[in-house]
Amino acid sequence: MTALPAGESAAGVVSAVGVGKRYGPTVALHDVSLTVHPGESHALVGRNGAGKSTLVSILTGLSATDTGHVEFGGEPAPPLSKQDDWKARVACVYQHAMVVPQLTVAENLFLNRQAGGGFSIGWKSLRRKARDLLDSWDVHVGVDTPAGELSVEDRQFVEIARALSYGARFIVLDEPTAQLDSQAIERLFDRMRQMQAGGVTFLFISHHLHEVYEVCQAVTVLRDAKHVLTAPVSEVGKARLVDAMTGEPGGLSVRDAASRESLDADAAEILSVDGLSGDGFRDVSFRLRRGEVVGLAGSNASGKHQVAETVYGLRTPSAGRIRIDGSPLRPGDIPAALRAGIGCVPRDRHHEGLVLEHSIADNTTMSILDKLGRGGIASPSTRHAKATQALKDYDIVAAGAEQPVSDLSGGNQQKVVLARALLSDPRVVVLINPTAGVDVKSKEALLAVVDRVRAEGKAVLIVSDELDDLRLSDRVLVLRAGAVVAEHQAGWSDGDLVADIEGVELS
Ligand SMILES: Nc1ncnc2c1ncn2[C@@H]1O[C@H](COP(=O)(O)OP(=O)(O)OP(=O)(O)O)[C@@H](O)[C@H]1O
Repeated sequence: MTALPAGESAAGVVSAVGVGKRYGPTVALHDVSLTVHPGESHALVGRNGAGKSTLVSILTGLSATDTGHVEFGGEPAPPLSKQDDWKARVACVYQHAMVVPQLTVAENLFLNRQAGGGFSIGWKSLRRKARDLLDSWDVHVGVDTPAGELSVEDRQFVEIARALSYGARFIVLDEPTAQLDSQAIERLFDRMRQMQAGGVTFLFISHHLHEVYEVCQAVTVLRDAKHVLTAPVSEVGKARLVDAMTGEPGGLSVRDAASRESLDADAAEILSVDGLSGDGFRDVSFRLRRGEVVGLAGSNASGKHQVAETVYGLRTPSAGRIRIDGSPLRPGDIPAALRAGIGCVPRDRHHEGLVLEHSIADNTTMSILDKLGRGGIASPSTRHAKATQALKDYDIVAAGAEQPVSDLSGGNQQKVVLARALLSDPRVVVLINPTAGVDVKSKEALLAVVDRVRAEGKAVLIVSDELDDLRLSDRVLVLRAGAVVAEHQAGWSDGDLVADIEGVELS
C-alpha cells in the first residue's frame, strides 16, 4: 500500500504529529508530522544532520518529544517508562549491533525473557523457541552460534526476528545496507518484500537513493529539521528528491577519472606493495604513483578491506613487503605508517576512527599535534582555527569546533574522520568506504576533496562498495577470495566491474 493522499484519515501504523526536539541550541526537529501506513516500506531521507535519527529515536521510544506526540494505530504511544509496550509496537535495527556478542543467537533472541509467567524456561525449550521463530521468518542462522560471529547480514535478520517476536510489526531499518555487499543487499530486499507480504511495515533510512526506488513505496524528506515532502515513490523522480533534500535545484556530478588528463608517465612511485599475504588475502601486488588513485573492489569476503588495513598498519602481513618512497614500512605498526606519511579513513569510525567524547577540534587535529606546536602541544586557538576551517572545507554540520563528536549526526562524524586523515598532509591516503553514511550532496563535496588532494600529488588507495567512490580511480583492482583477479582502467562500465566483482560471466 502506498501513502494516502493528504487529508485522508486512515490510521497509520505510526504517526508523528507536530513533533519538535531540541538539543541545547540545536533544533533537531521542528513541527514534523509523518504517517507510515500499514504494509508499506516508507523511506526517510535527508542530508546529514537533517533529523532522521532524532525522529527514529522518538518513534522508537528512546527519546521524548519537546512538542507534539506519537501515535500507533491512531492511539497515543505508551509512556517512555513502559519500554515493553514500545517493544510490542516498534523496533529499530541499527547499523551497529544491538546483540550481545558473547551470547548465542538463541540467548540473544530470548534474553531477559526466560522467566515469563513465573517459570524459568529451560535451555532446550529456549533453543527450540529460537529455532521456531527463525524458521517462521525463514532466517537460516544457527541458534547456537555466538552472535558476535554472525555476518552483518545475519545479525540484522536476527534483530528483525527478535523485534517480530515481541509482537512489533513496524520495523525501522537505519542504513541497513551500509555494510552489505550487493548480493547481501538483494537478499535483504527480497526478505523485506516477503515480510511486507506477511504484514510487516518498514521505515527505511538510506543515503542510496536508488535503493529507495527499489524497495519503498512512499518517501518522506526531512531538511534542516523540517518535513518537506511525503509522496508515493512512483511520483517523485530522483532529481526532485535531491532538490527536496538540498533545497536547491541542480543534479549531482561525480567526476570520472576518465574525464581528466591521464597520469604523467614519469610520475614518481610512492607506494609499492609486493606479494602481500595475510588473513583473507594472498600475493597481492600493486604500485601507486604520485597523483594516482587506485581503487580496490570486491565483495565483503574478497579481502579488499584487509589489504588496505595492512597498508596502513592495522594488520600484520604473513608475507610480502610494503615500501613508501622506496623505504620498507614496518609491518603492523599504525604510528610508523603515520610517520611514513600514510593517512587513513578506517572501516569503522567508532572503533578506529574517533574519540567520540572529545571535541571536533581534538579529533581533527590529534594526528597533527607535532606539526601544530612544539613537542606535540598545540595552543587551543591553533587547534580551534584548524578545526573551524575543516568544518567549512568538509561541509560539517555542527554548532562549532568545540562540540563533542558524539553530538554529531553519523554522516558528519564520517566527515570529521576524513578531515583528520587529510589534515596530516599525508603522501598516501588510504580510504575505506570514505563516504559511508554521507548524504548524496556531501558525497560529491568529499569526492571533490579527494580529487583535489590527488591533483596536489598525493597517492590515493580507495576501497569502497560504492561505484561512485571508485570513479575517481585511474585503475580499479578487483579482488575475489583474497586474490586480485582483474584490473579495470578508468572509464570502466558499471556492468563489467560488477560482473567481475561478483564473478559472473557477461553473455
Ligand atoms: N545528543 C545530541 N546532542 C546534541 N546535538 C545532537 C544530538 N543528537 C543529534 N544532535 C543534532 O541534531 C541534528 C539532527 O541530527 P540527526 O542525527 O537526527 O541527523 P540525521 O538526519 O540522522 O543525519 P545523518 O544522515 O548524518 O545520520 C544534528 O545537527 C545533530 O548534530
